[in-house]
Amino acid sequence: MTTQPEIKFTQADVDKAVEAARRAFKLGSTWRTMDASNRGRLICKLADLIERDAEYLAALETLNNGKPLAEAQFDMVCAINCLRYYAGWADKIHGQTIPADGNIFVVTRKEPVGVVGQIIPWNYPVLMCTWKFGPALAAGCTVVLKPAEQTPLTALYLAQLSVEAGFPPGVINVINGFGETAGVALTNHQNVQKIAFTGSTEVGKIIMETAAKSNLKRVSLELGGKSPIVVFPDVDLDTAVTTCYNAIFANMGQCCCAGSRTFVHEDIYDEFVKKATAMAAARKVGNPFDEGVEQGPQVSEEQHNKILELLESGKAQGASVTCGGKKWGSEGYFIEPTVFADVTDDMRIAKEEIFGPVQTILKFRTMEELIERANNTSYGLAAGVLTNDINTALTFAQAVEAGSVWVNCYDATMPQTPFGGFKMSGQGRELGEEGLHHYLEVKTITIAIPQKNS
Ligand SMILES: NC(=O)c1ccc[n+]([C@@H]2O[C@H](COP(=O)([O-])OP(=O)(O)OC[C@H]3O[C@@H](n4cnc5c(N)ncnc54)[C@H](O)[C@@H]3O)[C@@H](O)[C@H]2O)c1
Ligand SMILES: CC1=C(/C=C/C(C)=C/C=C\C(C)=C\C=O)C(C)(C)CCC1
Repeated sequence: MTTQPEIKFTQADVDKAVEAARRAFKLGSTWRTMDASNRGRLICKLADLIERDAEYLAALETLNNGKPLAEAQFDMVCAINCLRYYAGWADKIHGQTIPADGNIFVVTRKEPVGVVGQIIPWNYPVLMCTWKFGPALAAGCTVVLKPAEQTPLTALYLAQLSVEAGFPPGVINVINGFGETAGVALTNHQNVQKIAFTGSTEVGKIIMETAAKSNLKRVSLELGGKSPIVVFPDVDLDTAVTTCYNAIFANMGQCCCAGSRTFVHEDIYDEFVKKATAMAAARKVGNPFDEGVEQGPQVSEEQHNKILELLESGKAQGASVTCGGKKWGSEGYFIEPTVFADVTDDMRIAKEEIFGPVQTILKFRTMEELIERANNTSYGLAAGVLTNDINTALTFAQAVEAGSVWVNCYDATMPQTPFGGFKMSGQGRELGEEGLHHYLEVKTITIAIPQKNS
């Protein structure tokens, strides 16, 4: 029997990665003196290489995370699109000239914040790498990215592709490791100017605290959610059931913006539950590499056990299981696609992030009551509203406390549109032009001149 060497990530490993990123960011370095348009070309080249190896990378992602191959393939498309979008931004980031008072000439420059630490979760490893790399590199930062310990593979492959793309040494660094060691070392580091984090709200709080106590580094956070998706009685029921099903069951329910509280109007509640139950019951669970499989295993034993515990709490608190409700099969970390009806706001399954294939269906009567209940959570990441009435849609969209509101669709996340949370779902926005801001410092340069003219 061979014994695996115990790999411990030390402060020294993180120091090395940060030092490489710091050197690459030095004034006069290849990266700092490169034309912004060429930075964009490099980002584009990385996207091209991901596209070239997309089949391989998707398979590696399925191995990494357990998601069905078709979902991993779609993640690659989204990842490529994200990098191409930010490649286009590289030479379009600029400051202003400002007509300030006096004989002065004032310009602002947008400068990269410097070395950025990026800590990502296990649910969308490649996609999250590109959400982090794209804006940081377009802004001219250098990065040290730490993937989740559960999913170490694909980020390393991307690091290898970044070398092939021709990024100067030290611009992109990937360091695997655990949160408590590598993650903390990165967050605590004196030579890291910013941390971008995606993961649990619990760790998000620790990150803010550590960042503040070390060097007051900038922080952006993409955290958890308990997002409402709301169905009004004027919709086509089958379409609504499908939208709500995809909103919760995608990626085994392991998505921060999952539609994890399905609010259905009382007039259509029973019919909706019947159809939602049938749909979940037909979901094909199994080996994520097998054709037609829609649901693979949860990412880890820890997540699997947490979900099972929440399922039991739902039953004990009086929700009705209309489908599933327990472990699927005898091996691995599979959970039956589950539907709970008769869910009330006080139940744990209606309040806590389950991060599993568990649909909770709540009944509502009036808009006023709905808004109050939808907002009665410390989270505020996303929301969906399904209706054919524009007034209903806009009333809800304006009142709900969420960073993204999807009307007659869900999970419509594109590189061009900002994404992030209200309340304890995060700080700052990723994607879109907004996503660049937290990788940039604004410098005001004021020049005394003999005489200004309009
Ligand atoms: N918002 C999201 O995308 C997301 C992703 C994963 C998990 N979650 C939620 O979080 C729950 C727990 O999952 P988890 O424990 O894997 O998430 P987590 O927040 O612990 O892990 C996310 C990342 O943070 C790192 N990390 C952990 N502790 C750290 C620390 N002290 N300092 C710096 N980095 C640290 C991890 O190594 C990983 O890379 C899930 O059940 C789910 O509810 C949310
Ligand atoms: C849920 C689906 C998608 C969207 C995924 C998103 C918005 C992930 C965003 C980031 C993270 C980590 C969120 C938290 O977990 C796709 C990729 C658009 C595909 C359909 C399903």
